[in-house]
Amino acid sequence: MVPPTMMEMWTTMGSTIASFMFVWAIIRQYCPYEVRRYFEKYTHRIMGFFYPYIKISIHEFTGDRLKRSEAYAAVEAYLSVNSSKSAKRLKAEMGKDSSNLVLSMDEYERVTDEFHGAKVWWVSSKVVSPTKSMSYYSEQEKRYYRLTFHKRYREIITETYLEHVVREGKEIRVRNRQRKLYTNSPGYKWPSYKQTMWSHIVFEHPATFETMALEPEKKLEIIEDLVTFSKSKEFYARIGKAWKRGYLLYGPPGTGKSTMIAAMANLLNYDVYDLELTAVKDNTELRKLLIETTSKSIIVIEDIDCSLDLTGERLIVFTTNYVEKLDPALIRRGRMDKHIELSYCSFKGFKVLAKNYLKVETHPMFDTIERLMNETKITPADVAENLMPKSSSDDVEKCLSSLIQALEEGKEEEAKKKADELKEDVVKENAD
Ligand SMILES: Nc1ncnc2c1ncn2[C@@H]1O[C@H](COP(=O)(O)OP(=O)(O)OP(=O)(O)O)[C@@H](O)[C@H]1O
Ligand SMILES: [Mg+2]
Repeated sequence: MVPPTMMEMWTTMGSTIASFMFVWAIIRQYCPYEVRRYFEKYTHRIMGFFYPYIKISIHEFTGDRLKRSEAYAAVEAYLSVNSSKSAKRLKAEMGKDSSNLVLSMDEYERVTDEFHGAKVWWVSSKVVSPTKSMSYYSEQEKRYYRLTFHKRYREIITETYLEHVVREGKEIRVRNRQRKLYTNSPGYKWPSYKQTMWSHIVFEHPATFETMALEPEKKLEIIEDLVTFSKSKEFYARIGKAWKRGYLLYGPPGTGKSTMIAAMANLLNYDVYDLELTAVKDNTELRKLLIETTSKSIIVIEDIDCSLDLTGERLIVFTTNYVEKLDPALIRRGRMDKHIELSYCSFKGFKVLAKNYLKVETHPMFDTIERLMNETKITPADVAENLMPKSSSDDVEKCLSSLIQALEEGKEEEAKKKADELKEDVVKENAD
């Protein structure tokens, strides 16, 4: 079923309405007000009977015209996904971040959607109106989407469907947006017209939890923690706490702290703010920087000698190599809610890396590697470095041998260190 257009209506009922209009014109001219009211009421009813559809328009710009309507953007995103399957004429435009083409319905294209049995029609359209500005005369296009549905679905459409469209549209926008890596790079003098204190580049880091060398249980626990946080807007509001969560990642160099931050950002679709504290002049500047961070972001601080006040959907991740040197007041829960230790590579961790780097899940050389890994410590960074082919002739055996060699060297070095320490102790004891 397609809603009749004005044109179709006129052809099928043209004469009826024409007669009606004629009668109405006479009534308007000769009848007293009360009678006119009476007729007016019935005219609407009769029109409603012939054309029982409701239309809702969502305009691109509203109010002061400067800001694009959020509802329009959400509908656009919703329809870009739902209409590209059914619409025949689509328009492709560069996305806002000019990285990929975004498809949307072309002007005057009509698509249908169905929601709990209610059928609706969306049309993308525009009105061109002349505008007069101070210095020139131009034409302005006002784009809008129009939703049409049968009046018997009024309730479900206005109360549930529209909310569903906006919610899905917003989610699609979040998923599609290109994420950014912000830095408050030191030494850069901001031009006075520039309002923001952060500079940014596109955030493109391939790290995921899947590719991280980490105990599977630990991985799951962290993922669950992150996902719970990102879905807890209502919970935080109820308990009256700012919607933020502090993580402390600690461990020796090369154990994956920075990699994990990238994996977190990729998992939650957040932006990353890399806060370089040494570049911050004073508290006022720090506050200003933090106020300028957007929601859905991770703020990363490598030097953690400060406490921060923030609200909104943010993760704050602190990293350190020396957790034992930190002031306990600084790392108490509330400031840093979750402490995650990243440590030397386990055999399970090695297997993840072997799968990523060499595409092998088992190999006869794994036994030797497992034994050596139990005897000596190696960081995931060192494992990764050894598994990386150094020339085109390097095959799986070559890479695994290189790792075995590194493990054996590490083992020897540790043994030597221990022997030296022992010797020192003996010398000291003798001196006492
Ligand atoms: N757990 C891990 N899983 C997978 N790759 C890892 C892991 N840890 C380290 N790597 C590899 O080693 C490199 C260095 O790791 P990363 O920069 O994350 O270490 P870090 O803990 O941040 O070190 P630092 O304390 O020096 O900042 C990464 O680019 C990655 O390739
Ligand atoms: Mg790091």
